[in-house]
Amino acid sequence: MTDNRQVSVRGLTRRFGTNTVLHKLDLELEPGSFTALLGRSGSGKSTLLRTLAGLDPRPVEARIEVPEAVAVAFQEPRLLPWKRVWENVTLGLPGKGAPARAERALAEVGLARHRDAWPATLSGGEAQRTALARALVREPRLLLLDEPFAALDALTRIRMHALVLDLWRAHTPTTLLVTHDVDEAILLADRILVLDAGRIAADIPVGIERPRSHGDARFAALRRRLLSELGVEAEVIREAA
Ligand SMILES: Nc1ncnc2c1ncn2[C@@H]1O[C@H](COP(=O)(O)OP(=O)(O)OP(=O)(O)O)[C@@H](O)[C@H]1O
Repeated sequence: MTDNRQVSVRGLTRRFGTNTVLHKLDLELEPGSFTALLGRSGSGKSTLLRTLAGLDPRPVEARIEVPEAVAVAFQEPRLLPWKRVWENVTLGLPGKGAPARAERALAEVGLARHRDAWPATLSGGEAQRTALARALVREPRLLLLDEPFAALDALTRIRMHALVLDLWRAHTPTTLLVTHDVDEAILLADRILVLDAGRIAADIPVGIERPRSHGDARFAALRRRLLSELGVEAEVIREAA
């Protein structure tokens, strides 16, 4: 039986001029799984995510299967500044149940009290939580996160990690997180992919029970492995430790 959260990509090639960014890429995501996508700058992470989101054209020769209900959150919250939080979350939302869903989503991200606030008055974390509520309210079966925590301060980022894990557990969308942050990938994901030379160069199960701790020897070992997959030399790893 097929699950409506299944993601399957076969033979995805994406070129910009002479720059082949994705080359015959294959990818399967288990329904309801949480996967992190790492890769050097320019390796094509956002390109892959945008293609899955349907924001970029899908090459005809590729076979791409994604759920119908897809939501994306980006590094910047991309709220409409002339609309209040409530309108930003409900914008374009069809159906009678929409207001109730929006109430629920705002409560879930802890923003029920901010429903009438203007985006300009929100902190970075609140704006990003609004963007998460906007994603949630669409009841996505695939949730695509493109570095949604990168612009946040360290404490807010920790809170957002916990929130995203809670939301993922509660709603179980298939989730793909693009990140530069190896620790973030290990903290959150069940599976970590490394994109290199247009393909999935490494596919690593995390296999550490949650909640995960940086102090865990398995965490440190996985971090070393991922940094080496990303081409960071051993000396740099020692210096950073
Ligand atoms: N619309 C575009 N036109 C031309 N080149 C593009 C376009 N979008 C992306 N590229 C190129 O494709 C390559 C991959 O870009 P992409 O943004 O997917 O990488 P990334 O892995 O997400 O990078 P980063 O980690 O720096 O965000 C880059 O070389 C980029 O310059």
